[in-house]
Amino acid sequence: MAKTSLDKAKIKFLLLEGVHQSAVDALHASGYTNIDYYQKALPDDELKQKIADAHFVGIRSRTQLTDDVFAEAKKLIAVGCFCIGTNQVDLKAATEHGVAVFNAPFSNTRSVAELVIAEAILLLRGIAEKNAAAHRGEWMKTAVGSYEIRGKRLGIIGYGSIGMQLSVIAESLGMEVCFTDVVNKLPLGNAVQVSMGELLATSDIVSLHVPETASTQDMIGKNEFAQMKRGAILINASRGTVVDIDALCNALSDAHLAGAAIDVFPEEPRSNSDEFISPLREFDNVFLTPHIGGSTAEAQQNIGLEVADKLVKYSDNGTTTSSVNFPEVALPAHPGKHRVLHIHRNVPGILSAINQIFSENNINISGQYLQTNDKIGYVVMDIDQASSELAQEKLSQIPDTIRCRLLF
Ligand SMILES: NC(=O)C1=CN([C@@H]2O[C@H](COP(=O)(O)OP(=O)(O)OC[C@H]3O[C@@H](n4cnc5c(N)ncnc54)[C@H](O)[C@@H]3O)[C@@H](O)[C@H]2O)C=CC1
Ligand SMILES: O=C(O)CCC(=O)C(=O)O
Repeated sequence: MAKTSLDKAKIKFLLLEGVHQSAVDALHASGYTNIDYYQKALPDDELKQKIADAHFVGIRSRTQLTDDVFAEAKKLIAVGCFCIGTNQVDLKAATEHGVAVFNAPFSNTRSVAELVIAEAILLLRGIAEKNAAAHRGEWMKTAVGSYEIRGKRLGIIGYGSIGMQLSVIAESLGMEVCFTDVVNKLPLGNAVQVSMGELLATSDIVSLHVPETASTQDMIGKNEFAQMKRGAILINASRGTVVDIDALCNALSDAHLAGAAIDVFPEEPRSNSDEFISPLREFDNVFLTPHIGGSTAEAQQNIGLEVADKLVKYSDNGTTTSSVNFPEVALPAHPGKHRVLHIHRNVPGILSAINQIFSENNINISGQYLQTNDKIGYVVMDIDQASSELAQEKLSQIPDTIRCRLLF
C-alpha cells in the first residue's frame, strides 16, 4: 500500500451531503480510516470548524466552498466534488490555496438524460396536472393538449456530455433534435446546431444543459420565453441561476408555456428537513424535483468510486489527472524513493530556483515531472530518502511557493 508522509490514520477526510458508501469503502480499502461523514451540508460556521483540520473534503452541489472557507482550511490538500458541477467551489481561491479540485465529469450523465426524457413524455401528456388533480379527487380524462413525443422537436441548450446523451436517446424515440452551444460541436445522429433564436422559436421542448457561469446567468428570461412557441415546454436540470424564475412564472401564468420541469433552483434547501420555498409551487403543470437529476443508485455508486479514487491517487502519489484546477500530471509509483510535490504560482524562475537548491545541496533527482497552467506550476521530484526532508524545507522557502508536500 502506498505510503504518505503523514500516517494514513491521521489523514482526515470530511465527507458531506451523504456521498455514496462506495466512496467510504474505497477510502477504507486504500488505508484511509479517519473519515468524518455527514448526510447533509453543514451550516457555514460548522463547516469552517470541521474543515479546519481536514486534509480532504468531499461534497456534492450544496456545500459552498468560498474563499472564506478555504482561509479556514489550513490543512486542506484536495476537494472531491462527488458530482459534475464545480460552481459551488471558488476554484480561484482553491488554486491560490494550493488545493486540487476533482469531480466526476461523466458518472451521472445518463441519469440526467433519462430524467429529462421521462419528464418530456409526461409533460407532453399533461401528466403533472392530471396527477395533481386526481390526488385532489378530480378526474381529468381528456386528450386535449396531450401529444406523443415522436416527431416533436427538442432544443438542447449546451451540447456537452448530458446534452449529447440526451440527443441520442431523443432521436431513438423519433424526436427531431436541434442544439445550440458556444462551441461548434459535432452533431450526433441527425441533430443540427442552430442559433439560440432559431432553437427557441422552433422547439416544442427546450432543455438546458449548460454549466453555471457568468454567461449562463439568467440566460432564459422574459425575452427568451417570448421567443418560445406558445405551448412549448421548458426543462431545467442544469443550475438554478440559468432561468429567471419570475419570468418563468409569468410565462406559465399566461399559458404561454404548457408546462415545465425544474430540478434546480436559485436557492435550494440545505437539507431534506428544510422547507422548499419557490413561487413555482403553485403550478400543477410544473414538475418540481429536489435536484435529483443525477441521483440514481448507479450514478452515485460510480461517482463515489471515481472521486474517491482520484483523491486516493492524489494523496498517495500526487497524480492530478482530470483535476479541474490543477495542471494534470499522471505519475508512476516511486518505490524506494521519496517524492516532493511543489505547488507554486506560475511566475518565471521557479524551476531554476528548485534545480539550484538540488545542485547546491548535492541532491540527486531520479525523476522530475513538471506541468503548469496559467495560474500555477506543479513540480514533482523523486529523490533519496536521506535528503527528502532537507529538500522539502528548502523548497518551501522559495518565493511564490504555495505548498510543498512530501510523500514516502
Ligand atoms: N440536475 C443534476 O442533478 C445535474 C446537473 N448537472 C448540471 O449540468 C451541467 C452540464 O453538464 P455536462 O453536460 O456534463 O457539462 P459539459 O461541460 O459536458 O457541457 C456543457 C456544455 O455547455 C456549453 N456551454 C457553456 N456555456 C454556454 C452558453 N453560454 N451557451 C451555450 N452553451 C454553453 C459548453 O460549451 C458545453 O458544451 C453541469 O455543469 C451541471 O451544472 C450535471 C449533473 C447532474
Ligand atoms: O448529486 C448532486 O448532489 C449534484 C448533481 C449535480 O448537480 C452535478 O453533478 O453537477
